[in-house]
Amino acid sequence: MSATGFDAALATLAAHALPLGQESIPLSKAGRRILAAPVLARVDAPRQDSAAMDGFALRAADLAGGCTRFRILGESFPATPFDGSVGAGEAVRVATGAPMPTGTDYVRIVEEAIVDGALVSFATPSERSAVRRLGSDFASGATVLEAGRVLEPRALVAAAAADAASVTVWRRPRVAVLAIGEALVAPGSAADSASPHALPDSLSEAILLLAHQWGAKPIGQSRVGDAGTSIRAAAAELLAGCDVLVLVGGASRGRREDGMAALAPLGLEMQFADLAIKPGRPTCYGRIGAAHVIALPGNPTAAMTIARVLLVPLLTGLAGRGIDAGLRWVELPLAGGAPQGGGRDRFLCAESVGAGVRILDRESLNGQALLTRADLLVRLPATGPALPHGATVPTLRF
Ligand SMILES: Nc1nc2c(c(=O)[nH]1)N[C@H]1C(S)=C(S)[C@@H](COP(=O)(O)OP(=O)(O)OC[C@H]3O[C@@H](n4cnc5c(N)ncnc54)[C@H](O)[C@@H]3O)O[C@H]1N2
Ligand code: MOO
Repeated sequence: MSATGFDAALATLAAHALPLGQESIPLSKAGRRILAAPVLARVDAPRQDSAAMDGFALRAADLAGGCTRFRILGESFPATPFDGSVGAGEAVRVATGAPMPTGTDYVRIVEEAIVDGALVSFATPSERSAVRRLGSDFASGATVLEAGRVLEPRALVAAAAADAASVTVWRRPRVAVLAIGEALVAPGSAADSASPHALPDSLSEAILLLAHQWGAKPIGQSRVGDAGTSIRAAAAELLAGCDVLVLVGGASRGRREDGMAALAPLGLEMQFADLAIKPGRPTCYGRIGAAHVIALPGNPTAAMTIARVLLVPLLTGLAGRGIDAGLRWVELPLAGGAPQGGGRDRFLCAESVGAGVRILDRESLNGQALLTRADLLVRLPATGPALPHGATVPTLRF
């Protein structure tokens, strides 16, 4: 295969990253999920003409006719409305949200009322009526949320108000990570290891968290050495329960075993490899049956960068939001400059400074401390001159 540029790799992902399927789940479990079908209102809101303020419900025609004192017949509350009807010169005390008593069409707020026993009068001329009309928020049957919407807190208000017991959402991609490398050990066990070469696996948890942040369901992780048989066995076990298997490390050239090559006997169909991007040349992507397998480079900064620009769009596509939802580029002015093109699409760690962006150390692909400062990635073109201070560049929240 000849080297593939970033946009071509993304186009390949887009063709494969189709929504996984729909499921109906209770509203109580639906937070952050993606709607696969619109939410339709099962009730009107409000369900009847209602008081918008605490006050007195009466007939507008009486006020227009010059009536200034009204006889108070009773009270109306949201769950216990006044059950009589109101005639000329009569009023009912209403609480906010209470149904308008039969015959009334107007609410004067309590602050404007002068109550004298069973009579109420109003000192000031009539103000705007405080009534919420039936269905004025939304009508029964109306679409309150469109398909594709993320069920964040504000959206949950609308879904609950629509009286939805359950919602139809896209299934979340189940993600597993397989970290490859003889030296890797669980974080927390390197310092005390018998081997002075033990290296904390700094990527597995981070990649699962990134995936979770973008709508996936982390289901597991394993660490294996470089032997093809171990890689294959561990991959087969994880593949039994996941939609996306992320390999980390074991992808570079010149190794005794290559992570993806070890998966060939499992039926791997490679879709791209050898990318013309920096970092991430060793990134590959393929399918094993319905599952997606993406191999990230082992250098931690490179791994996280490629996870952000290729794994995240794969996940948003599978989660029903389309791959673009994972790549919202924002043009920002450069503080300092940017290097000239080196023949490959480049993604550089950067940090926000005021309203702009500053590129961090360009060479440190293995830097893990650097990542703690990098809240943005900058995309630079494969070719072109160095960019001056103030030039705008596409950036991505990292
Ligand atoms: N002859 C060549 N050598 C290398 C090439 C190349 O094209 N030709 N590419 C370089 C690039 S670029 C990268 S990136 C790395 C990719 O290597 P691998 O994906 O095979 O990863 P490893 O060799 O297993 O690891 C590289 C390095 O990264 C660290 N690492 C790996 N996994 C983890 C982890 N889970 N947690 C923490 N750190 C990890 C580790 O320090 C490894 O030494 O290859 C270059 N070489
Ligand atoms: O491609 Mo490596 O992924 O440059 O660090």
